Amino acid sequence: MSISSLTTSQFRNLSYISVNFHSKLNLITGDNGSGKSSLLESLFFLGHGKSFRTTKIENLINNVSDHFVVSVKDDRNYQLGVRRDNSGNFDIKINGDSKFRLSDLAKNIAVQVITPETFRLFFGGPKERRKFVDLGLFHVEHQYSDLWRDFRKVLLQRNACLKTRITGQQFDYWNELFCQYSQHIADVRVAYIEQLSGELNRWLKILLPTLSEDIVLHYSQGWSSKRKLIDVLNENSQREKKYGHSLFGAHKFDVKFNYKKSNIEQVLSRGQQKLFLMALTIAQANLIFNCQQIAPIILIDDIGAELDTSSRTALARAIEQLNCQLFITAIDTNALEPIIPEQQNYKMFHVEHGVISELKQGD
Ligand SMILES: Nc1ncnc2c1ncn2[C@@H]1O[C@H](COP(=O)(O)OP(=O)(O)OP(=O)(O)O)[C@@H](O)[C@H]1O
Repeated sequence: MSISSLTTSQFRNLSYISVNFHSKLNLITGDNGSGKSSLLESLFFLGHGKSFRTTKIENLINNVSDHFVVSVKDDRNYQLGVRRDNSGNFDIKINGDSKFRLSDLAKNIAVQVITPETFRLFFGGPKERRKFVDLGLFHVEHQYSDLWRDFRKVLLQRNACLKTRITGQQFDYWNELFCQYSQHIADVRVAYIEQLSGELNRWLKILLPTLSEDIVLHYSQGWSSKRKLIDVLNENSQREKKYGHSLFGAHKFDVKFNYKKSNIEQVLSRGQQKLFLMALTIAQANLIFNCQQIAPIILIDDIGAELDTSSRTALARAIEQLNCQLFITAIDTNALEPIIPEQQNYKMFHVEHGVISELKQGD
């Protein structure tokens, strides 16, 4: 599955664009400020209901307009669209039907993004890593979104008890459910992480062949794997009361990546970290593809940043074997040169002042 066309109106500086994409590889060039990232952002918005650059959705509306519209069609002619106005109203349409919420968008396409900033965020703290793993789980393990939603409700109740110092039967009830849900989620996650780790290894061999053998993924479930959660919670009950929220449990999971016993962000160069993140993102996209439910899409903004020619050549080898649709931007074609396949199995676009045009061979 892939996105075959995109239409946007009044999204950032893209006043109106309508474009047909290649099912596998789309290469986009343009000067600084032309609108390349905005194009990727519009695709990201349809997969997440939010931006990867700002939490203020009103920033996405063109300065001279009071609303924006983004819509895509996939290769089955399935249509997703969203309109957002200045007053905060959303109108979400899926195949012509408009009884949907923002969260419904994410069920239809799995969009992952790599920008010059994302690897800093990714290695900066557990939040981004949790989001990343949860996106994969959400699409690959079909029971996961219900499980996670129910767990969140229990977590909120348990936190409310801790905050208001409710004890006795009411607390015990939520505490027990919290432990059950945490364990269930941890079991689902550990199985997924194992799959992800296997797939990651395959892509690291292509993207970071000299380092791949020594990179290891560590998963922590949110409490010591050697102990029962209930025992950990009992032991820390005073601390939890002091803080007024749950300090251990499935919401506190993390994944870390080591290279020869050190965190990779401390030993790998920026370019290597970026390649690592690409391997991880590709690995997850492939797992999503194997479920054959929705289109996995990877957006890579500014491929030239941090990556030298041999890194980009390695990426080209990975792309050849990849089962997902890619959108890659760069300032000019030089940065894309190693990635351009010999066969005409791609499309190339140029963005100028918010207008996108397809470049045909010889342009
Ligand atoms: N709400 C908005 N309305 C109109 N223009 C906007 C809005 N938000 C941002 N812009 C402008 O849109 C232009 C495109 O920005 P974008 O980040 O997409 O460029 P880019 O091609 O990715 O550039 P770079 O190569 O520097 O990353 C910029 O000039 C920016 O100032």
